[in-house]
Amino acid sequence: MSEPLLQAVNLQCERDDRILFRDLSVSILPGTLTRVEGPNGSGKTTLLRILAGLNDSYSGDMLWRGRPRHTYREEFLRNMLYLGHRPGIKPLLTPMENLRTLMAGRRYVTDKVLWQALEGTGLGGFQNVPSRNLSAGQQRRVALARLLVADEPLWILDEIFTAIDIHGVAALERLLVERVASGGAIVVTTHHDFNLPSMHRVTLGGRHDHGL
Ligand SMILES: Nc1ncnc2c1ncn2[C@@H]1O[C@H](COP(=O)(O)OP(=O)(O)OP(=O)(O)O)[C@@H](O)[C@H]1O
Repeated sequence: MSEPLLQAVNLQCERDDRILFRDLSVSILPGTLTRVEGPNGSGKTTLLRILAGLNDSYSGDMLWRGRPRHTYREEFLRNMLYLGHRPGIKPLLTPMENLRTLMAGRRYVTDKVLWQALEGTGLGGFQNVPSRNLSAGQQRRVALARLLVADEPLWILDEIFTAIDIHGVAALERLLVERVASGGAIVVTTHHDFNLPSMHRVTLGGRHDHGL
């Protein structure tokens, strides 16, 4: 069996005197998809940001390939792709310019490949339009185009299905399945009904006073 890429050991996180989670241990292995689930406010985004090294407000240990992550932080960051729940693109830049910026400091990818990635996310013909003129779903697709050119072994994806239409959701699910089948490790949160064979689940939050 392959070694875990990322391990969280006995994590605890408290926000505003409320414990979001405690004694939480998670192992992320190559070729697996882990879904973090729970009601609004249960700590899914917080946990993903901790896993991605973007939030230090926790106690517990984080290991990268079996070693303390903080001492291998650069290696970890080079091998991890994080997409947050906001698209994180710049409205004044075109999709091409945004994608180039998002790839900067990563592997070199030609403009032809980036152009094709945007076509592959349904943005053919919009590559050179200012992103502020795109719809919410199209802006999300600009960020998702990264997944078509990403080679990082670990993807951490927060609410990536938001604003995506049903055809886009189906294509995105296929992409995740293919990625896992080729050995990638994915951690995902989504409120969208998403169920893949052999999916691991991490469930947060015991309260279910849904309201509304
Ligand atoms: N920067 C912050 N400072 C203080 N509290 C925060 C901060 N960010 C989030 N929280 C609190 O932590 C809790 C968990 O928030 P989080 O965004 O992780 O939940 P979530 O499960 O992702 O929710 P949702 O399903 O609504 O996206 C919430 O009660 C929120 O108010």
